[in-house]
Amino acid sequence: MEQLQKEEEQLVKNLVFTAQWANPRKNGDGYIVTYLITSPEIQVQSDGMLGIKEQKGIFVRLQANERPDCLRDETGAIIDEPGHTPKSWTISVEKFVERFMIVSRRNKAYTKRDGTFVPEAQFVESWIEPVNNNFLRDALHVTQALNRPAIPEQEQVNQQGMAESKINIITNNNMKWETLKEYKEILFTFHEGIAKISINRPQVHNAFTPLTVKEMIDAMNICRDTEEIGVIILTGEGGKAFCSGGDQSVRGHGGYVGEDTVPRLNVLDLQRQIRSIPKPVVAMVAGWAIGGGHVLHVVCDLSIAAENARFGQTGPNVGSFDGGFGASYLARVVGQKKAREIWFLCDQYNAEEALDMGLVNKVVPLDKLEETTVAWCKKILEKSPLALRMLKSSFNAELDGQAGIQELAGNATLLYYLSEEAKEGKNAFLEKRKPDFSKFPKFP
Ligand SMILES: CC(C)(COP(=O)(O)OP(=O)(O)OC[C@H]1O[C@@H](n2cnc3c(N)ncnc32)[C@H](O)[C@@H]1OP(=O)(O)O)[C@@H](O)C(=O)NCCC(=O)NCCSC(=O)c1cc(O)c2ccccc2c1O
Repeated sequence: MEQLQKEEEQLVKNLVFTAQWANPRKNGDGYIVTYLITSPEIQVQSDGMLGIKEQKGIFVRLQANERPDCLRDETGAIIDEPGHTPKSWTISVEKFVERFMIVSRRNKAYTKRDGTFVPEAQFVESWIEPVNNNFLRDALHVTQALNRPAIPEQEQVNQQGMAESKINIITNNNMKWETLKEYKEILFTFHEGIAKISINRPQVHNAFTPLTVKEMIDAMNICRDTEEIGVIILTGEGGKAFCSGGDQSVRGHGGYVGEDTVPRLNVLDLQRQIRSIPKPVVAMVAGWAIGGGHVLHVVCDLSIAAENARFGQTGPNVGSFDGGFGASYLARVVGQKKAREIWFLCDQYNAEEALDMGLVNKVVPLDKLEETTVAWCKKILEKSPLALRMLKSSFNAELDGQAGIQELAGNATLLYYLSEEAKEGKNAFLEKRKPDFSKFPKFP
């Protein structure tokens, strides 16, 4: 075992790799196999269609496989396809790197300590996924190995002041958050079924630019498509602000302006996405939640606030207003009179006041904020995902007009598609016959 570990470490050091998250339903295919090292060659083992036989190793996937339901060896011959019997073959490390990309599951296969990569002991266990779990297949896209630096160059300092490789793990309050994808203005991490999207511009109290919002939208799309993510936390880095709204320094003529010079109000797209994503979104608010940042927490399903949280709208002070969810949904949450007070006076409210008016669900000390939020998320994760999905769209339907009804109805269609009755319709069409719906009950 020790020898194997040493060889793995050596191999990982030699191999040049990096990993990044993408939406593989759009662009990812390939297969996950495990390998055992028989240095200087690698024995690749596959047992057909994602079945993982070996309990140790690194997952690899074939890049640019033109036939996504098969796995090929370095000569291009098919070595694994549906129904195929288990097989193993040996290739050189060199060929292996050329042909495959190393996948560290959610970027977590190895942790860098004292300059070397150390396999995560606990992680090995969790590599063993049920065959029908699409997560590994669907959630990882790994960049071409050879073109990347051997060791990720960017380093990140966690709250304990320890430098860690960004590509691996960020530790907050002893909780390990795995980086899912690297962005410029947000952090996107994962911990036991929970994704965390965190605005990372603490120098401006996490004010957002068009790029911040674009990145958040991208991360939300990944959250939507990734089966293993059940709840999403929205927050801001630094402990002093959740978000202070649109970055006034990039506010231009008709919107907020990014590198492409196009003025945008794309936070409105993000608001709709938070409402319509069929998974609970929890705002974790420390410090300022102001202006467009306040609206962001308002549109989240739940808000948990630290004692240092401060809430308010500033629009009429700075020449702006949000008459969409920022007004109408706020009024549904705190009542018409209070919502008008918030907007007309632009006062700031502390966490207790926010709790009293039903603007947040809970207030906790700052050092308990993440722990409490994660505990709430874990409770939610124990619940039926379909029931949660239906409930979220039902809450929305009442308020969101035709768009809300569309969301709820879409879920009804999803459920219907799962039924034998709906499948009979599809099958009859494909089999060019008349559908026989007579066997299905006509409920009273
Ligand atoms: C949040 C504050 C009350 C905090 O005050 P405090 O005194 O604690 O901190 P500072 O003011 O010194 O801030 C530190 C530092 O951060 C910079 N900063 C803070 N907020 C922003 C911001 N929003 N944009 C740019 N920079 C910001 C600040 O300048 C300081 O930097 P230094 O370099 O000077 O040190 C207070 O900061 C505050 O009031 N902030 C502004 C809040 C605000 O008005 N936000 C914008 C509201 S409008 C909006 O968000 C909005 C956006 C949209 O995209 C919309 C789209 C569609 C409809 C409506 C929209 C909308 O209303």
